[in-house]
Amino acid sequence: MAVSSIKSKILIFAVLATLIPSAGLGLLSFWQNETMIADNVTHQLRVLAGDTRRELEFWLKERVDGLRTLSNSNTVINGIAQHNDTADGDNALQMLPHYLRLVEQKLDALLQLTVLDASGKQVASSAQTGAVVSLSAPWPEDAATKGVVIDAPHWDSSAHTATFSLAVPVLSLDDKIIGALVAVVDLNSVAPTLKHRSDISAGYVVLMDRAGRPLLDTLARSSELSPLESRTVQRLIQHQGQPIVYERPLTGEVLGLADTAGTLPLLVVAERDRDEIYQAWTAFRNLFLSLLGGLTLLVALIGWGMGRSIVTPLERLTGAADRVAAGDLEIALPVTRRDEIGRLTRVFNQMTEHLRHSHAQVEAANQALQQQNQLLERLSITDNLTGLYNRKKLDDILTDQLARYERHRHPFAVLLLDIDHFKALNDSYGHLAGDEVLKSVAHILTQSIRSVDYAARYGGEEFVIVLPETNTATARDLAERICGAIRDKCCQFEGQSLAVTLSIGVAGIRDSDKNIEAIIARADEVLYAAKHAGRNRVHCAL
Ligand SMILES: Nc1nc2c(ncn2[C@@H]2O[C@H](COP(=O)(O)OP(=O)(O)OP(=O)(O)O)[C@@H](O)[C@H]2O)c(=O)[nH]1
Repeated sequence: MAVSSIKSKILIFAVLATLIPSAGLGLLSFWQNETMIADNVTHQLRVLAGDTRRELEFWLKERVDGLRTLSNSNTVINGIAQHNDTADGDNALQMLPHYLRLVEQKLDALLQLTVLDASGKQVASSAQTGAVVSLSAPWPEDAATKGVVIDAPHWDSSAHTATFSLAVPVLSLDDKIIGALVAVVDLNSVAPTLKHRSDISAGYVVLMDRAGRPLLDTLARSSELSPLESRTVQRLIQHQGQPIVYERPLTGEVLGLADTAGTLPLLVVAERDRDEIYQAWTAFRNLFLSLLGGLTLLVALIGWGMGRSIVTPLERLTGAADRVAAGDLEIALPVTRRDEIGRLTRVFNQMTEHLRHSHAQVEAANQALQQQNQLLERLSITDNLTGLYNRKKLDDILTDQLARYERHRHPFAVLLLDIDHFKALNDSYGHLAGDEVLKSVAHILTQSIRSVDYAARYGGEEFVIVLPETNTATARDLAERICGAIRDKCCQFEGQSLAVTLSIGVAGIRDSDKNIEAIIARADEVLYAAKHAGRNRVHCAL
């Protein structure tokens, strides 16, 4: 189907008229929806990250408060004092490990409790294995200014969880730092709280160290999650509070937003799976695209049908017009529609009918003219009285025969016939009788010759017969037969038999005959001789 055809144009218009507004509005709407979804998700992730930070702060504060309370216990203070030899008896020091184990079991989230003296040397620990806990060098200053020293959480592969150290100073009764109480805290113990927070929000939280290593994840995948690429961690830190899209190993594409964890040197990342965020949007988009495709197909079909309903009758009209142009006027198209095309078909039929009518009139006029022409032509070459060829036509016939003879040596012969004593006949019976005799002679001449021969009235009571392809002897035989037939059959007038005879001069063509007058002259010569010899006879030029 050519693009320039009406059918294609209607089809293209219908498809574009459907696609452009639908797709335009659809895209605008999807773009708005996508923006709204992105805004909503950003807001939710910010809320989730903020809630997580607050929960962590609260959870940490509880742990610190518990540790502080413990650091004020007499057992701990006395234990350190005995360790420093500033108190009597060694009962408190001996009881301290046992006391720490008891407390560790009672306090949630503690993996180990250790008491250090002011120089950082271990006094006692709840650990059975004698694991050593140390604090960073400026801890007494930190403890004095902040009241607590917190190490960066890290993944403890032996404990299969993320842990961090929490240290509070142990003060003597006169408020001097005599040591520190250090707890190894299981970060995973905050997971239920964070999970609850995640569950009521649409998303999940991953706590990561600054290197991007996941330490806790509310979907409980921490041990499975691989660290994020450092580039991604940098982006998260740089665009803190802003959502970014990145690939999380084993999980796929996620939308994540980073926040600080407050006191804990951690990165809180609130995440949602990108597929899940746009699941409904994608499903709706696919439904829209399917509907749009279906609608476009339907419109294309309707457009094609409409184009066909216009073009098919137009093609029929064009075909009919072609036939009319070729001269076929016997066409009448069926008018089945009431629209413009139906009207056009009706007008076409009327036009064809009109043409047919005019054509018939022209045909009739032509025929009449042709008949007139034929009549005129016949009249111009025939003699009125006898119906034989006239003198003018005779000249043409003889000229033609002479040319054929000169070109192809086709012989021909000429008979010059003259009614005997015709004047006397006219005088005796009247001019009308003479006319009847002329007609009777002409009739007998016509009957006597072949269809290829010519009989003409030469003038008055003289006739000429031209015999193509005939030699002089054959011509003479015919002349004799004609002579006899005239003598025997001619002629009746008003009940009387008129005695009519002919004298005939016969001449065959010769090379010396350079014109038609020459052969006529020779025939006339022998005719004259026949007359003088007594008439009613044939003389032949030798
Ligand atoms: N009825 C009638 N007579 C005609 C016609 N044309 C010529 N004639 C007459 O034919 C006659 C010819 O006469 P002539 O030439 O003397 O010849 P003829 O009387 O036949 O004598 P020969 O030829 O010598 O036998 C004349 O009287 C003409 O008037 C015609 O159309 N009708």
